[in-house]
Amino acid sequence: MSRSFPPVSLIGAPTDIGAGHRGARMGPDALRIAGLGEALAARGIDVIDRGDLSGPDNPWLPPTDGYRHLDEVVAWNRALMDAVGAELRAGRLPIVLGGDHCLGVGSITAVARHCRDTGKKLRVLWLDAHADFNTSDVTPSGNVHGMPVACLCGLGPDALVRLGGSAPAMRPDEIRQIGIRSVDPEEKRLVKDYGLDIYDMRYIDEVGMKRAMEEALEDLDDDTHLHVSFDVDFLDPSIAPGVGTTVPGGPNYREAQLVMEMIADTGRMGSLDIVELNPALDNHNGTAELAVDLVESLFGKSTLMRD
Ligand SMILES: NC(=[NH2+])NCCC[C@H](N)C(=O)O
Ligand SMILES: [Mn+2]
Ligand SMILES: [Mn+2]
Repeated sequence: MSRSFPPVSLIGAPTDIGAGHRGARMGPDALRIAGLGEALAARGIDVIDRGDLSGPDNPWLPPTDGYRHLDEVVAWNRALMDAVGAELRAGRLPIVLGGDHCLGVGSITAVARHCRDTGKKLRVLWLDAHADFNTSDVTPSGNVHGMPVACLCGLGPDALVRLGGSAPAMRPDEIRQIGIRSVDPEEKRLVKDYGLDIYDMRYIDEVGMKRAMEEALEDLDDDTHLHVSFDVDFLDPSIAPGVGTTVPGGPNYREAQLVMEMIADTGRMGSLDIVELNPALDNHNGTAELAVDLVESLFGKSTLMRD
């Protein structure tokens, strides 16, 4: 089942501006060192590395009005939104090398706008241990990497909610979350109010990853743009220690491979974010290497029996 992919552009966003631990800013280089570009090129994909975006430094201040570093978060996301939008308009598939998950706001705002402009349907697949649906009122940390999904759905500071001009960037029914196992108490209420479609680990334990993914990928059309937001802490920490906010009880290696292979089989992936990789907490770049291995599967690498 070999499939052809559009040309790919790598966009580095070296920042930990929305995170609580230092180090995610080194994610882009760790992914490059683990051979991401070469691995995709070896699959016959046209790959250009656009290098790294630049943005403000992380001042590591405590929260003000419920947010840490909101202005800096906005600046990074604006730069990323522009870069992702330019690649999509050029007919290329952007891969964002994060950076922490606050970057989901800029990336997905650009993707959603592109879908509106081209008459495509949007489906976001959010692979994560966390729902990332906090607001300034309920966040336990003030870290904006715990808020991007809420911002995209219209809940959050104006500067992020209206990053792309109109709001909300996305409707709650356009996203499916897989692998969730850590939701803060007040965040739970918000997630229920907004009706988010969450395939949490309890559900995956009960029905299995295959069925959960079949449901999450249900009714994709030929004109659906599938955006994959891959927070590396989605994976069980025993195989992926190099992240700032580990939560035990995540998908194992085989389950994660199946997720990627099933996404590849849809043939609909049009953009990808790889976020929250923290090389300062990693073991010999092993988590970056695992991420590259999984991304190869996302781009159609399969076992001998199915190629
Ligand atoms: N993208 C992430 N790793 N998010 C972790 C969020 C953790 C916690 N729920 C918070 O809001 O602070
Ligand atoms: Mn996340
Ligand atoms: Mn997470």
